[in-house]
Amino acid sequence: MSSIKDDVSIIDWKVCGMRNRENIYDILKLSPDYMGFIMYPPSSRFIENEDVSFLETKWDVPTKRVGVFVNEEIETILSQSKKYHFDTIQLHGSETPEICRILKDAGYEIFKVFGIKDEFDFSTLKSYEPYVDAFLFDTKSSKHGGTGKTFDWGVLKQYSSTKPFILSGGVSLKNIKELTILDHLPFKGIDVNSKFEIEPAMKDIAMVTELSDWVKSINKK
Ligand SMILES: O=C(O)c1ccccc1NCC(=O)[C@H](O)[C@H](O)COP(=O)(O)O
Repeated sequence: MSSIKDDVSIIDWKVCGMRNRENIYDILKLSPDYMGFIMYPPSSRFIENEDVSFLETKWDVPTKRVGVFVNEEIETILSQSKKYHFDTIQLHGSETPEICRILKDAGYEIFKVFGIKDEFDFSTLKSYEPYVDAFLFDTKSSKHGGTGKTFDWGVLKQYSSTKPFILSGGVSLKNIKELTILDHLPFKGIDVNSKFEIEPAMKDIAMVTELSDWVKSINKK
């Protein structure tokens, strides 16, 4: 592949659904831009299903920590984000623009997620624009995320906002080759999860290394 976009060739990448200490430090060696932590108890990747007390200490690498929440109370989001030193808050439920505003005013980078099935009304995004740093599009599901399923990326051709967006939902080593369809859109990067897993919350280092090499090759152009 030559490049994803003609104008902007730098893409960010986020590895989501982490919680195992050794696995986290192995992935950090690959320098993803973001690492996501699931703060949603029903998820099989919920971080507090393991001892994650090591995350209560800041790390000295540039990878940003993302707390992923689903329809959580604002007070809980703020207290958990402080406890785990999150830089970014990813809102995966039906959170309102006002909730995004409050969290952004508290100093966090905000990713607001929207689930897409076969179609999406992009005018929904307008009222969120002032309060989010990026939109994240994932495959619509009652589980809210982490399904490993893709949606029709062609729907994004109708994207009309100037806000950057992140592509998520079943992103894999195989289908990243189809990202060329996102040319000329304000594409910020990709978010990967279950397609790189050995088991829930445990990533395959060889696969993530291959992804990291691919991102580096794209970003060099
Ligand atoms: O990963 C989860 O279990 C999860 C559960 C509930 C809300 C969000 C969740 N994940 C958030 C992510 O950012 C995932 O990377 C995204 O949903 C894509 O996952 P996948 O389809 O497995 O690549």
